[in-house]
Amino acid sequence: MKSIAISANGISASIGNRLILQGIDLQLPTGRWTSIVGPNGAGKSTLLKVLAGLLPRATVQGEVLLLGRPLAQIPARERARQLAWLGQNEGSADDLTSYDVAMLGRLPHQAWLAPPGAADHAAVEQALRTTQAWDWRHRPLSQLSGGERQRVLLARALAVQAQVLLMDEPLANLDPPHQTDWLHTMRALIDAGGTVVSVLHEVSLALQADDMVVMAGGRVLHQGACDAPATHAALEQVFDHRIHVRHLDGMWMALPSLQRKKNQ
Ligand SMILES: Nc1ncnc2c1ncn2[C@@H]1O[C@H](COP(=O)(O)OP(=O)(O)OP(=O)(O)O)[C@@H](O)[C@H]1O
Repeated sequence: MKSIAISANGISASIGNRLILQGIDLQLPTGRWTSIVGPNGAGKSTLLKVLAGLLPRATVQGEVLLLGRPLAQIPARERARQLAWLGQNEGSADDLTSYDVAMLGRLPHQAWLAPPGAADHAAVEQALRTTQAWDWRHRPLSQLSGGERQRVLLARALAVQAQVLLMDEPLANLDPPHQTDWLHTMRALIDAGGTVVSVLHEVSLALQADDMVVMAGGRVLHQGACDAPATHAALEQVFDHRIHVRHLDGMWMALPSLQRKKNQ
């Protein structure tokens, strides 16, 4: 039987008096990479926040289980060791050096007010080297370009060495070579037994995951393998047939549909 990293049962979520997510049931298996896609405003980021336990409890109905335990009952430090998070447009302490920002990912592993130990320094170095941010480890975050900054924040998430990694738009500002590096990093995490869930707008890159969740209007329309015809049909449908999924060079890719709409 597949073990489940995250299970979401009967999730609904509201912000103010607006219902943003409704009737969501999801089982995300361990050791796999799931990408969440859908049009703007579909509820992808909100769902990811619910899975990470980041929305106020009063706004969410239903239950999320992390590695078989109710998320809400896992003590915060333990949860932070098991689940790493990279948010969209994340603020961080801009005055800190890149090294110190990545070290924030080790906080859940450190005793209260204790200095970082050898394992913490090793994890930070490995993470910064993985995202090729090691060379600017002494520079403050505020002096980095958007893509450089994103690679430091990704290193912070990797430094946690959590079993489950949730990422919202991790490729924001990354140039193509670093997007490719990111794909390899995700594959290495999966090969080592980790679980990755990422919200992605780049549909072709999202198709390189193992599984895909397709959302629209605050609901999950489809969950399936990235190489399954039913997943490709759901993708084309949710994007109003403005993209086509094609097999090119051994990969599934989403190409823009350049035919004009009939009444244009
Ligand atoms: N703080 C908020 N207050 C009111 N409405 C919100 C708030 N945050 C999100 N929403 C609304 O909830 C809906 C879902 O937003 P969400 O950010 O989850 O969508 P998304 O699929 O991630 O979108 P995008 O692809 O544009 O990033 C949107 O209609 C958005 O306007």
